[in-house]
Amino acid sequence: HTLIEPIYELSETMDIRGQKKTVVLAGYRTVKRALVNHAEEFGGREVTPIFYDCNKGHGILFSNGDSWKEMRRFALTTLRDFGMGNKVSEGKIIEECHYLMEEFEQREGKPFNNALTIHYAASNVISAIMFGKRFEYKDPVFQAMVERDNESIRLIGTASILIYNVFPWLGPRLKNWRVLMKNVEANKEELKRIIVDLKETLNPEMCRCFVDAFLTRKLNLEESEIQDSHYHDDNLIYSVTNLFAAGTDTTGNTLKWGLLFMAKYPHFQDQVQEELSRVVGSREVRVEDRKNMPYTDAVIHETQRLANIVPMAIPHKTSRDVTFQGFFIEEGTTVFPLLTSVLHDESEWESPNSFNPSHFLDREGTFIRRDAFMPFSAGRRACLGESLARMELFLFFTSLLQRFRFTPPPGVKEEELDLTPAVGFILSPSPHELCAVSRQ
Ligand code: HEM
Repeated sequence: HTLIEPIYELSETMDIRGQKKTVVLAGYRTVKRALVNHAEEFGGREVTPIFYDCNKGHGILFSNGDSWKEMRRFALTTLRDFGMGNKVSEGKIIEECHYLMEEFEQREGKPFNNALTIHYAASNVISAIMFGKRFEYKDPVFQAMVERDNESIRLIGTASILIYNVFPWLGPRLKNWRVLMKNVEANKEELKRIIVDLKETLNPEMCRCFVDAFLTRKLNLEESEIQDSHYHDDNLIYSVTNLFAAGTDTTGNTLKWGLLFMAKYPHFQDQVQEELSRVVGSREVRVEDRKNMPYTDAVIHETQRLANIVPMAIPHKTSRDVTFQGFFIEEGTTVFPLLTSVLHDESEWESPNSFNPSHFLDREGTFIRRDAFMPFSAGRRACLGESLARMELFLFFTSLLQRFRFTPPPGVKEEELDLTPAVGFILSPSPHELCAVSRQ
């Protein structure tokens, strides 16, 4: 009520029918045709007012043009150099699994909310690549950073911020906007401190992490007196904030959904644990085990499909005029590729709204890829952390299930576990408690 009233008053002087033309892409075929077959035309990013406030047009997620192209290319190659998708990140993730399991072990099978611990673990994997170090889960500065990111991502999906995107002059009047701006500034300051420390000990001959590689590239360009390079402080700070946020909440929430599904559907958990015992036994799980674990792989894919954590992707924008499926769409039109409509497309999935790992298995139990599996989106703007995220999900999920049995708290029945997502820009499970009962 308090929110609606002032808007109504203020809007009397302006046209409130909506100022921006928007196209919503729905269903697997349409989304794929647009993002893949017309990758260039549908590959711009719509930088809504809130995303502009948080990034000022820099970084990777909410930028366009040559700066975006250069930052995306640099991030992809540098993340790969520092381990994304290879043995180096496998080692870092396995190390983090141990810390995560230790934390769960300390709960001695009693009910607890695993959300923050899981986010710390996911955050440490990307931190190791970005800064060359992990943080202690009890480190208050690290805790505050992760919690601020969590809160910001939730706030971006709230009604008042969505309204702010239409009426940006409301900004400072909205509490959620003020909290968001405070969080963004605080995290920027924290990351700047980390970057200053790395700068002081930088050895361009021996880069330790993403930040070192960026600083070295910047130095080299300055020495060659190249003007107007995209390697400036703003692009560094916003690329780092983007990767830190994009790499934490997404993987963390998917893992939380996975454990919740296992507690709710114990017969699926039985089958994952049976496969783990048969293929891995009691030794450490490795990425190469995945090809021998089709059932577990299917369960992880099904978790991503049903959890559908980025339901509207991140808004796109047409980069030029395009005629698509008989419609003329002008350059600069906002485009929402509804990933939810792809992941739950009734013409693609046998049981779109229920947890069913068979979506990814053939009659013989062999893993099968499905084209409509698109949680990382597709085309020019597709997630650049996909290979890291997939490795994290497999190693964290299997290591946890090898060590623990996940159950509802005593007195709570499986069917009482609530799968209603908490609304936010990313869909996370509603706050809940589970028990992690040691199997050893
Ligand atoms: C389960 C985990 C993840 C999911 C489901 C996910 C999903 C997505 C989605 C749907 C997009 C938007 C694509 C579009 O606009 O069409 C995206 C973009 C992006 N993701 Fe991820 N992501 C995950 C993990 C990660 C990780 C671990 C990183 C960092 C290493 C990352 C970095 C990014 C970046 C930088 C973009 C922006 C790409 C651009 O605008 O060019 N993501 N992701």
